[in-house]
Formats: sequence, C-alpha cells, structure tokens
Amino acid sequence: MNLQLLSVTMLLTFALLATATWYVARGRQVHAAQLSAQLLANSVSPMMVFADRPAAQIELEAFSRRSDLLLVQVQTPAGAVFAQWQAGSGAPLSRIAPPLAAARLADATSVTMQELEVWAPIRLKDEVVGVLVLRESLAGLRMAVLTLSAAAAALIAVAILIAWRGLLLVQRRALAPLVELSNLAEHIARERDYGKRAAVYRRDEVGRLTERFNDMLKRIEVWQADLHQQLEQEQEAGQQFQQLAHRDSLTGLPNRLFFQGELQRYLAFSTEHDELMALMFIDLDNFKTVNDKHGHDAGDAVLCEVSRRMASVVRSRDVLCRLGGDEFALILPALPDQEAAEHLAQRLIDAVRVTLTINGVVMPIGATVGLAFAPVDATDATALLNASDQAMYEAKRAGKNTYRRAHSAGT
Ligand SMILES: Nc1nc2c(ncn2[C@@H]2O[C@H](COP(=O)(O)OP(=O)(O)OP(=O)(O)O)[C@@H](O)[C@H]2O)c(=O)[nH]1
Repeated sequence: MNLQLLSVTMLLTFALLATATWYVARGRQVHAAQLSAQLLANSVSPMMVFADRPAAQIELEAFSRRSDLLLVQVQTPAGAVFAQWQAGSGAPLSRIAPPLAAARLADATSVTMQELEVWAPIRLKDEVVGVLVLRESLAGLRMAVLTLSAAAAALIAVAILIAWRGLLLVQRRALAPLVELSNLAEHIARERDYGKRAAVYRRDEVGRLTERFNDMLKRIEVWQADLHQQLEQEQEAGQQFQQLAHRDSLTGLPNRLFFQGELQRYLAFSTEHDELMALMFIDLDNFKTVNDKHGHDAGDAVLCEVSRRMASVVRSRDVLCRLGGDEFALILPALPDQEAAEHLAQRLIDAVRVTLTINGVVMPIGATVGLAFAPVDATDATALLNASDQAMYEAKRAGKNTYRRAHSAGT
C-alpha cells in the first residue's frame, strides 16, 4: 500500500510537472515569437512605406534563420501579400486571413498543439501600414519537453524501484520479530512449554511487546508450577486419605471398607472368568480371655502378631482383611480346587496356634475358620459372607481351632 501510494503520488507529480513544463515552455516561445514579430514589423515598416519589396524580402530571408519558423509574411493594409518567406519547398502562400480584424491594430496570437501564429501590426508613427504574420512550429519544443519527460519518467521509475526495495527491507525488519513472536506463541500453545522466551532485538514498540509477552510467560510458568505442586500435594493427601480410610490402624491390614469393595470386585472377576474363589471368615478363639486377663494392650499385641502370622502363610494374591475386633476375612481368588482352600485354612489355624508369648506370658489364642466358595455356595458378596460366617459358627460349635465349609459345599 505504501508503495502504491508512493507510485501514484510520483506519477501525479510527474504528470503535473510535464504539463506545467509544456505550458511554460510554449508560453515562452509565444512571447519570444511576439517580440520577434514586433521587431521585424518595425524593421519592415519603412520598406512598406517606400514599397521596397526586395528589401523587405531580404529582411524576411535574414529573419528566416530562426529555428522552428514555418512562415513569415508581410501584408498590405488591404490584405495583399507584400513579401513572404516560407519554410520548405511548398507552394508560396497567398494571403492568410487574419484571425481577428483587430490584428491590424494590435498583436494577435493563435496557439495550437502543433504551431503558433502571431499577427503584428506594422506601424509608421501611429499609422498602420501593414500586417506581419509569423508562424512557428512547436515540434522542437514538443520534442524537448518529451525528452525531458522521458528522462524524468526514467528517474521516477528508478526512484520507485529503490523505494520498493527500501520499503521491503524496512517491512521485513519491522515484521520479523512479530513473525517470530507469533511462531513462538503457536509453539507454546501446542507444546505447553512455558519455559520458552522470545528474543528482544530492539527497544521499540515491538521490543516492549516482546518483553510483556515474556513477563506473561514467566507468570504462567510460576502459576503452573504452583498449580502442579498443589495438585501433587492434593493427590498425595488424597492417596494418604484413601490409604487411611482403607487400612486398619492397629494391624496395618486392609479394613472392612476395603474388604467390601474388593469382595465385590473379585466376585465379578471370578464370575466373568469362570474361576473358583473362596472366602474365609476367621474368628480368634478366647480373645476375650486375653483381654480380660492380660489387658487391652496385650490383646492388641496378640491381634498384631496373629495378623502377621496369617499374612505369612497366605498366597501373594490372597487378600487378608481385619473386619473388626478379633474377626478377619480372607479372599482367595483363582483357586485350582476346594481342597487348596481347605489346606490353606488348616495352615492358617496351625500358624495361629503356634505358642504366642506376650510379656513372657503364653496367650491361649487360636483361630476358627468358616469357608464358603463362589460360585458353589453363593454368587453375591452378602450371601458369600453369610455362608462363611455360618460355617465359622459351626466350627466354633464343633470345638474351635478348626474350620468348616459352608453347607452347600458339603462339610
Ligand atoms: N485389645 C483389643 N480388644 C478388642 C478390640 N476390638 C474388640 N476387642 C475385644 O475383643 C473381644 C472379642 O470377644 P469375642 O470374640 O466375643 O470373645 P472370644 O473370647 O473371642 O470368644 P470366642 O470367639 O467364642 O472364642 C471383646 O472383648 C472386645 O472387647 C481391639 O481392637 N483390641
């Protein structure tokens, strides 16, 4: 746009100058022709009075050395040709009609694009004794103006070319940092890499904009780091809370809440994959006696030791939970057969029965186990838990320190 505006302005200026030059130069030539005509009129005035045609003709011949002269003619007041000189070999002109009758009394001029014609009265004292007609070509003047205009046009073309190159350079210099800034903004938006910074090349408006952009990036980076840290802390707190909510604080085993969720999950999985799984309900024997005789702390120590022992005999995939008090549950997923669960129940009972001493005193502790299988005894969590609970009570009735399977599994 700058270039277009510049070009249009230069072309308009050129057109104005060329036109002005043409009119000024033509005006000067007209003025010069009028002066010459007047001087010549004065020279031929006596010759007219004395009717000296040869002298007038010689005068005209001498005058004809002027360039651009096409015709010079002297007329009598009646309009007859007294003497004349004509450029080229054309036939001599007869009388030329004056453009104005007034030309006999005053100068008259007619100008076209091709030529000019001046009529000057020839006076002797105050009497008009003839009329001088001068006709000049404007071809030379036109050629001079055209040559000048062509040179000016060439100069203007060169100027426009230089301006174009200069504008491109300025534009590139001015726009390059903006383009770089735009690319960086796009990269940051895509990669979320707020650690990047834009280079500041100059201390101008673009430089200040780049600095503000960098400040904004810095703030976003700090804000993002804070947010990230906060999120991590919240995640950590959430995980801790989750662990606390799902863990028994005394034994460190998963608690009843966790057990309920896991039982549902394992049941769904075993049903889907057509696997055999079992649930063991474990209740410690004589635990009340431990508490009553040896105190609550000894009871807690027994709970912890029994938990440790049971955890050491179960398989890695089994899930041992403390349901509350002296009650525990063990989920046994992916069992090869029911006997595997029974063997494990026996191992678990044996592990608890190993002599347990707290503060030098042997604790009379044991474990009674109820076993229920899915899908054999039940397919939902509540029914399976009830079945294993029933089996445990049956084992208690049978004398404790033993295990029983749920009825439908066949004891
Ligand atoms: N030390 C301690 N005792 C608890 C805790 N929770 C429950 N108890 C006690 O555990 C005892 C459980 O008693 P029971 O299971 O009914 O009694 P038991 O002696 O085991 O009876 P049987 O199962 O028939 O052998 C109660 O005395 C509760 O007060 C605990 O976290 N710590």
